[in-house]
Amino acid sequence: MEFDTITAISTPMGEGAIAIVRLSGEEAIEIAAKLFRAKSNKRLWEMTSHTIHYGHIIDPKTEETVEEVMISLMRGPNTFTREDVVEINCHGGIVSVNRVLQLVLMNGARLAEPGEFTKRAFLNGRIDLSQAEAVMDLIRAKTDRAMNVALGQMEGRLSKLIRGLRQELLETLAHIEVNIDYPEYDDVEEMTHHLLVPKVENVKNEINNLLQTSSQGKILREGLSTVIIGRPNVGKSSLLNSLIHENKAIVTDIPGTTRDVIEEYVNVRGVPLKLVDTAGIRETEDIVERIGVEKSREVLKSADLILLVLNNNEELTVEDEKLFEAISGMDTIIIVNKTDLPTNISIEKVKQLANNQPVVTTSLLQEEGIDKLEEAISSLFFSGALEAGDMTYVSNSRHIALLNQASLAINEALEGIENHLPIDMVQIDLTRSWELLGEIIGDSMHESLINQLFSQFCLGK
Ligand SMILES: Nc1nc2c(c(=O)[nH]1)N(C=O)[C@@H](CNc1ccc(C(=O)N[C@@H](CCC(=O)O)C(=O)O)cc1)CN2
Ligand SMILES: Nc1nc2c(ncn2[C@@H]2O[C@H](COP(=O)(O)OP(=O)(O)OP(=O)(O)O)[C@@H](O)[C@H]2O)c(=O)[nH]1
Ligand SMILES: [Mg+2]
Repeated sequence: MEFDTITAISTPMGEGAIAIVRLSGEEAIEIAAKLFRAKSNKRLWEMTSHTIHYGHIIDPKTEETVEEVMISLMRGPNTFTREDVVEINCHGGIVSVNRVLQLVLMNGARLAEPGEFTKRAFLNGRIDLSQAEAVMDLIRAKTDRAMNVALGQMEGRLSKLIRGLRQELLETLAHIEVNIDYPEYDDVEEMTHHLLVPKVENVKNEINNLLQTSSQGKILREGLSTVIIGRPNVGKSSLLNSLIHENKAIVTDIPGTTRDVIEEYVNVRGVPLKLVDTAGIRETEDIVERIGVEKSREVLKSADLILLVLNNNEELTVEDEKLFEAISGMDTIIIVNKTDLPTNISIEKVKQLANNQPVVTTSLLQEEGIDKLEEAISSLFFSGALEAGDMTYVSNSRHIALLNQASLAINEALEGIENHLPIDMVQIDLTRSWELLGEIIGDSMHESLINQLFSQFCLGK
């Protein structure tokens, strides 16, 4: 049955003050009532909606008291799922909450699949698909900004934009369909040009604007892949340790200390970084070190940001210049480290090689310059001086793929108009674009796809 009563533990497994067993569905109140003895002696179904009650869970078979609880009663449709919802607040602890769950299962509820509560909120029309996906992003958010983006999407900010675009496409399609007679135009072709092209181009531009936010959105969710590179012994591992405020990577004065690639997540002024420390890149005979160097070259390819470390105490070498070459075209911050030692590097030359990318000087040993570096990282990322309020980042790869496809269909429509193709060809492309946008918010979606999406959620959500 599609809308049978489901249940799950909705709080994390482990010891805590309180744990919640949630029920949703037609029989939620009836099932909970079989197990609950309220202090007031009132039965659950007699109670007012959206109230909470103290009492005990009693095993109906043995009449034994199983738990001391508080029960929240929420009648549909004003609930998370739009169905009747009951939440049993147990003592936190794996045994107690599982006992209550078992009783609920034995008395007529079915264990929910991961994401099934949210899926019901979607199927019952309280939220659309992009809002449901945002619920998941919210739980996984690693920074305040990522959380704000998810909240915006959950409140329907992206949905609203998508609906607006679909509406415009629909109106354009209606124009074509009705084929209204415009006396100011001599023929149909002239009319389509003057009326359709601006409208379709407007939709195209708005889709492209949304797509432009996608790289930032994705970074907010997944972290900016940041790779620290440089010759051996310049202070790469020291840099990682400074940024994460922890002595995670081994630091010694022996060149070639770091052999493997080390990864750490860190939040620099709201920018989540996935920091990667690498083996110093140099020609080497040592097999182990050489494998490390090979790996360093590999991670370079997938980096969003490079932190190139140089040694202030030494002149630039051919190897340094090779590194500059290897990263040309990538977002880079150059760090001239060991400023506590005498300067032997030519800063002029560094600035020239840097080619307008920021250069920061540090003494990691004396903990100097880290502020400037953090500043450089955040200003690189938030260069558009973004306000937290108006962020409509598209960060979900499913959404990005659909927007790209919709954009292609729109381009085809425009080309069709340009090349004087029959108007029904243009109609097909516009309709396709309208459908693709619909998939973002979950209109016109296959059931199997919906199931697959929700199965990626947490149990109990
Ligand atoms: N105990 C508890 N806390 C929780 C949740 C929950 O399910 N249970 N939530 C789960 O994620 C989040 C809150 N999200 C919610 C979203 C919508 C509704 C809801 O009932 N919406 C109704 C309006 C209710 C009213 O008007 O009072 C609606 O939109 O119709 C409830 C919770 C976070 N905290
Ligand atoms: N004087 C001075 N020494 C530093 C500074 N930063 C790092 N060092 C020292 O330089 C040496 C190498 O530092 P690491 O961080 O291990 O260098 P690395 O680039 O990771 O080296 P490999 O892993 O071998 O490639 C250590 O002895 C550090 O203490 C600095 O700002 N000033
Ligand atoms: Mg190292």
